[in-house]
Parts: sequence; C-alpha cells; structure tokens
Amino acid sequence: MTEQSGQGSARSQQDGAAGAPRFGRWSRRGVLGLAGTGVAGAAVGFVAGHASVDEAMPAVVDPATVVHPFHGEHQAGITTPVQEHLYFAAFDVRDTTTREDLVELLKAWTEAAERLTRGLEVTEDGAVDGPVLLPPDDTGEAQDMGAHALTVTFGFGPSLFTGEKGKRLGIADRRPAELKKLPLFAFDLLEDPISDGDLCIQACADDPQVAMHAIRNLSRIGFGTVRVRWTQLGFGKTASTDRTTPTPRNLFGFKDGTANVMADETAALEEQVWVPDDATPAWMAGGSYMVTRKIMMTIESWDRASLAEQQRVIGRDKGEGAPLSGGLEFTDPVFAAKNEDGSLAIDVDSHVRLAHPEMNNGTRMLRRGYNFVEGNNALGQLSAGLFFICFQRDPQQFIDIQNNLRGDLLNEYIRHVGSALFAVPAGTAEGEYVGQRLFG
Ligand SMILES: C=CC1=C(C)c2cc3[nH]c(cc4nc(cc5[nH]c(cc1n2)c(C)c5CCC(=O)O)C(CCC(=O)O)=C4C)c(C)c3C=C
Ligand SMILES: [Fe+2]
Repeated sequence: MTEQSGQGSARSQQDGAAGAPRFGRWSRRGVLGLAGTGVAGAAVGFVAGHASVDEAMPAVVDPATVVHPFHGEHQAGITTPVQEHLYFAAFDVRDTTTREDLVELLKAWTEAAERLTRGLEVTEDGAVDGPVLLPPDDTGEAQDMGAHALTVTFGFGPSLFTGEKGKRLGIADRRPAELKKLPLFAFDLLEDPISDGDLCIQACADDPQVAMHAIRNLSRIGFGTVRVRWTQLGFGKTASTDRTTPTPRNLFGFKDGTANVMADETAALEEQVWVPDDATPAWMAGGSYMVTRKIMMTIESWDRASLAEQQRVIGRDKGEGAPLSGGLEFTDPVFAAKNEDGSLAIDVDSHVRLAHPEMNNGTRMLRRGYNFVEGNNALGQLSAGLFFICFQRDPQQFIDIQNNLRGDLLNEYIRHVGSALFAVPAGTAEGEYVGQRLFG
C-alpha cells in the first residue's frame, strides 16, 4: 500500500477519520502476529515510506481509520488494495424519472459517498443530530465505526442509454459503442433478475457493516428515482492488487489473484485497464469497463476430486500456488514444460493456460472478485461461488478471454448465473459529481 498505488496512500491512512482512536507503536512481534490482517496491511505502507531500519518499525494504524480518498483521477475501488468485504448493488431507473431527477441523484450520491468514505454519516445531521420529529438522514448502524477503507465505485449500464429510457434521459447518443449487453457464452445459465442494470454501486470495505451501511443509505437516497434490481454480498476477496498482502484464496482453496494486474503496474494499467484520453465518447476517458459475473461453484463435486485432479484443472499447485511447470507462486508458467513421462506439466485445457495472456494475444484484466455463500440449496448442497469482477479498458478483453475458456476444465465445476457490464467513468475532482462529464 504505497503512495504509488494512488487511492491507498500511507498518508491518507495517517490522516484517517477525525477523532477515531489510533493505536501507538507496537512491537515487531506484535505486528508480525497480525500478518494477513488489515492491520498488518496498513502497516506496510508505513514501512515503504520510511528509510532507516529503526524508523521502519511500523506505527500500526487502527483499521477503522484507513481512508481512501473519494476524489481522484480514477474512481477508488479499482486499483485500491482489495478490501475484505463487498456489498454490490445494481439499480434500474424508474419509468417516471427525468434527466433532472437523475442528475440530482448523482449529485446527492457523490456528496454522500464522499462523506461515507471519510467515515462520516451521509449528512451532518446524520442519525441523531436532526429534528426529532423527522426520520434521521442516516440509518445509524455505522456511527463511530470509522471508514474501514471504504470505497464506493459507480457505473452506468448499457440499458441506461437505450430505448425510451435513453431518449427520456437525453443520453441516447452518448453510449460508448463498447457498452452493450454481454453476449451469451457457452455454458451460461443466466438469470435475468440477477443480471444487468442501469446503474451500479460497488462498496468495498474491511468491515461488512460499513459496506452494508453505504449501500443501504445510498439506496435510500435513491428511493423514488431508482429501484434496486439485484445485490450481491461478498465476504472474502479473491484477488489482490498489491504485492504487500498475501494472495487470498477462493472457495476451491486455491490462491487467486497471483497473476493479476497490480496497482503498481503503471504501463499495464494504461494498456489494459484505463480508457485512453482520446476515447470516444470523451466522457469515458480515464474510466474503465467493469464486468460482473455471478459464478456458482459446485463445491461438493470439487471436494470429491483428487488433489491431482484439482491441480490439473487449475494448472497450479494448491499449497504454494506455483505453476505446475515448477518454481514458486510468482514464477511464470512454462506451457511447453513436460513431466518425466513426457506429458505436458500444465494441461492444455487448464484454467490458467486458457486464461493466460500468451493464449489471448497479450490480453489481461484487473480482477477484483469476492467469495460468497448463500446457505444451502434444496439438496443440502452449499449455495456458494465467486462473484467475479474485472476491470478492463474494453469489454472485448473479457469477451475474448471468456470465449477462450470454452474448453476450460474448470467448467465442470462452475456455472455462470449472473452477468453485467458497466461503464465506470473516471474519478471526480472536488466539486464535481459522478457522471458530470456524461450529463454536463
Ligand atoms: C473470463 C475471465 C475469468 C473468469 C470468469 C474466471 C473464473 C474463475 N477463476 C478461478 C480461479 C483462478 N483463476 C486464476 C487465474 C486467472 N483467471 C483469469 C480469468 C478468469 N477467471 C485470469 C485472466 C487469470 C490469470 C491467468 C494468468 O495470467 O496466469 C487462478 C490462478 C491464480 C491467479 O493468477 O489468479 C485461479 C486459482 C475460479 C475458481 C473461477 C470461477 C469460479
Ligand atoms: Fe480465473
């Protein structure tokens, strides 16, 4: 978590939410004992910013005080170090909503989101300082909790621009050509009520209640203008965007995010993630396209597969996360490498081979997905999976890789049930509202 990573600087953590408690310096042993927690992650930023060994002893920050600035060149929640919890919501604009109504909502959402990411309530009156005879402005469940690294990221779906709605909102001619419903892929079993949407908000935080509070209150502000179409909770990240935190694991038990585009890969971000400055339409310059896929994982079948089979399917080993061609987690896979018996070390249909840039004309994406568990189904099986989120400068990158995964061995154990694409505009400057370059 360095200054380089943009949204998540050590300084912003130090500045923290005003008045929130802060721990003093801890012993090295105490700090190392927290490895893998948000506390240790926050501490790394301090190490990076200091020169001498003595000073390198990290002053550990209360995770509640970690603040990622809302305003910036790009929206927070893309390259920001991936937080532990997700609450995602897709909305549809109501049939009665006018362009003016929507602009008012985007202004209100911007103001509220900016406050929330500082660990504040949606307005100054908040939950308890307003008139007692009126419902409070803020629902109150995150009072005194702090920011917990909350980021709030907004996106616009293709359906906002098309048909009668696009005309009514006056943006029918402002839809980027790339922003269209994703095609149906082999094996897709998509359910309409948990797919697509006119607008989306991705809230990520290191505390689940903080993420939930953000979506609850932003939805409440939208009442009468938009309605919630679908939501998704995620409890464990399945990707990282920084090299300082250990790679997390998905529900199949494998490290996920090893070969992700990292926040410090400036050239790769320009080439693969950010929409270029000369984009058409211009309002998308500096933005990105977000794909979400709700992927069910048949956990019980996977758990009955042998370790060798599980590793063959992924193409990496389950413990270290190293490619089956050898080395350690971050060693590049060698797809021509052979076992002693002459067979290929990495199966031609393994997930990592088919998803690798070498098999996709150099195409990459920034992944930011989360695990989810929604109880058990009628057969008593875990209703669980991976809410896959990825960012790219052009949705075609996702489409090409997903098409290349047609023969993926993993397909036997997963099922895509939800799908959406959103245009995520660039970040806002202070005083600007999200979508101003689209509606302004
Ligand atoms: C279309 C894009 C992708 C989907 C959908 C997808 C689903 C999915 N992936 C895993 C588990 C792993 N994926 C890994 C790597 C990996 N996956 C994709 C893309 C999609 N995955 C890419 C681009 C990559 C990187 C490939 C590379 O450059 O080497 C890995 C290995 C570790 C890592 O690099 O992250 C695992 C494990 C699951 C379980 C899943 C659906 C449920
Ligand atoms: Fe993958």
